[in-house]
Amino acid sequence: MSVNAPITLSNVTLTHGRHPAVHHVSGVFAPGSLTAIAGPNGAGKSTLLRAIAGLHKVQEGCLHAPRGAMALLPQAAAMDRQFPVSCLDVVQLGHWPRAGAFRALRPAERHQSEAALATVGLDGFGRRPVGSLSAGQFQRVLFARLLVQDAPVILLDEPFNAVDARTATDLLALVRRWHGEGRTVLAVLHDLDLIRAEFPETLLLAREPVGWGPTAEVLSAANRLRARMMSEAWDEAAPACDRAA
Ligand SMILES: Nc1ncnc2c1ncn2[C@@H]1O[C@H](COP(=O)(O)OP(=O)(O)OP(=O)(O)O)[C@@H](O)[C@H]1O
Repeated sequence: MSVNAPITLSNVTLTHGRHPAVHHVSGVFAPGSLTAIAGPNGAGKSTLLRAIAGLHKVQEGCLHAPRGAMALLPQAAAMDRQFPVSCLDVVQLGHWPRAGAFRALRPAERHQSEAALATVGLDGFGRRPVGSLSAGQFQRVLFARLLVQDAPVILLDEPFNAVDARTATDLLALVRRWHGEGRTVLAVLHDLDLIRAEFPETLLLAREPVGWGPTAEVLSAANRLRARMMSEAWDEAAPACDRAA
């Protein structure tokens, strides 16, 4: 599949063990689109993002995504920083899809990593252990890694959580830049004002799609209420699918 191919979902169902997380998701993320994935806690947003990244098995339906062309920013809470690596080490990991696990990195690649750290406002932080960084600084390091990955599809799971307003503004500028470069960007977000201001498309999820399309239409009061009610009514112990596709 070409790297600028769309991400297409056809009646996708995702489960955790025998428990359903998301079902009946059908639609397309167009190449170059900038989409927010919104919805209540537990709506299945992270599970869907991980499935798109190829990290979660699709139980039913079809999901076509340009494999190998994606960069994923996981939720900060899912990351352990208590290991002895430097900021530069973390950023350098962004090279491995192209460099492979065994080739030594070239000077140009190291230079690129240092430049990425400077771009996110962390010039000179290369040798700092990641365990010594604030939450916002660590998020900047992860954005530097995304810069180095240089992927045509970028998946962000709650990228602005636990960061201050200035950091969020700086990181949002990178999201705008990626969109301007024609990359496909999907971001799981809770801040509806931010979504309305910055994201032209939204997928509103409550285990299944409540709306998917232009943000102003999708985030209507009626849809938000429906998402909340669907989420509250969800039975965690229900079978993976209780209705036909
Ligand atoms: N590793 C797991 N094992 C079992 N169930 C899980 C696992 N991860 C998520 N779930 C369940 O799957 C459902 C969807 O979770 P998911 O994290 O995808 O939702 P979310 O919309 O991203 O939530 P939040 O906004 O709180 O981050 C929830 O009921 C959750 O408890």
